[in-house]
Amino acid sequence: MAKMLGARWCPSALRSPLQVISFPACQLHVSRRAKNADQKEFENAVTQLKLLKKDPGNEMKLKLYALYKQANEGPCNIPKPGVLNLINKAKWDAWNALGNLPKETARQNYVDLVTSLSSSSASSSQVKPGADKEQQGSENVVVTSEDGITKIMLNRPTKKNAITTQMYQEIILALKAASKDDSTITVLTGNGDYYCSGNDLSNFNTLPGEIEEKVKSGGILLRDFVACFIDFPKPLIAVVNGPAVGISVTILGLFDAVYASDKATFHTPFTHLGQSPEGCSSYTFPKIMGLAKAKEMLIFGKKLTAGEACAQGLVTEVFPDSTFQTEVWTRLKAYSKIPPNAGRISKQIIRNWEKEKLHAVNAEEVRVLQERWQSEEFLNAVMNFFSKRAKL
Ligand SMILES: CCCC/C=C/CC(=O)SCCNC(=O)CCNC(=O)[C@H](O)C(C)(C)COP(=O)(O)OP(=O)(O)OC[C@H]1O[C@@H](n2cnc3c(N)ncnc32)[C@H](O)[C@@H]1OP(=O)(O)O
Repeated sequence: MAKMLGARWCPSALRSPLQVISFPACQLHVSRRAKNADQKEFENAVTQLKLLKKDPGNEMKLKLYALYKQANEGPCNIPKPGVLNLINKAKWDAWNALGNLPKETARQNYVDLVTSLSSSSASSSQVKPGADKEQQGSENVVVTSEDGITKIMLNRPTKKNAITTQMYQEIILALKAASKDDSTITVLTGNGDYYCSGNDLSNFNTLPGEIEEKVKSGGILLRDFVACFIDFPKPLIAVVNGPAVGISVTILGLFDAVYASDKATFHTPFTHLGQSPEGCSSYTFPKIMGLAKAKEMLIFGKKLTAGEACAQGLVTEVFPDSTFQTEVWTRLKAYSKIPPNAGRISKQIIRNWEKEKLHAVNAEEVRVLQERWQSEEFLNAVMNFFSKRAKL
């Protein structure tokens, strides 16, 4: 890692920048200029922040950093760092975006933000009565099973259903449970205006350890997640209720039917993110839509409308958004009446011809991605995404 980034990087930047965006709270000497009442609240907030159980994520850290600096020093008063100085540039952008926000307001906003983080961290750490580790799903992955259909719904609409590391694990658990329950078919869909905006780009921040360890565990998580879709024994249907990005698109090649609203779009911006194809799409997409169309999506990041995705074979059928849910669920209820064993066996005989190949493709895609995750192209792309997000 050090070799690849060259000597110009300071040691702290040799880890993923997502990890080293921090704020000088631990060396904090709250400004003598702060009024007593505010100063006490402000100091308490800084202490509270250090006690947070859950990492608030990159974009929140940038917001907190900016408010902390504004509260103590006023408008951004340091020169803009160079483009390659990724960490400090993202922090400078966040602080500078506050403009002339008064110190008192910044201080109050800081206290409010920390208070909200502390209360949400406290509630999420409470063990819900009757919860146990085998319970499927969570607030972000809602699993229901009725009428012979097990539905797995991505339920993080404020973040366009971006998939966190925990959600990957919950989807794996939900699929494993669905493969054994008494349902005939399984459905994956999204809640809100998006189907899914793909991998949560702050995931590397939540994976434990240094960059090498993060890359290793990220690769294992991705490989196991995709393997679940390769091995899933029952008919698996995607109900694409809105735009789909990244991994939520690439794994569609492993589904048995894909029904889309005409509001849905299909986007695989891998090269723009310094990444490479995953979800077995480097094999399934050329097979489904032909080499040229597959390369347009996977190399050049061409975004498809639902109609285009259907014409290229990625989507089975498109429905008007106004009648989408009614029409699709009527059809799925009819499908769920097929004899379950015949449905399962028919799905498996089709999948088994390629299962070994698909696992080999998955392993190679993960190997390549693990190299990409350590590249400057990837780090720059993710920092760029969050520094844009940091605009308050
Ligand atoms: C370990 C396994 C790795 C598996 C690897 C998989 C590869 C991939 O999946 S690559 C694709 C990754 N996804 C993206 O690059 C999409 C990033 N998001 C966007 O480009 C836009 O958010 C999007 C076009 C989806 C929607 O744009 P808008 O309609 O303008 O909404 P906002 O951008 O304001 O989004 C609302 C809110 O959600 C947050 N968000 C959305 N997508 C993601 C994401 N993928 N990761 C993290 N956060 C995401 C966005 O930051 C906004 O948050 P707030 O600013 O806090 O409101």
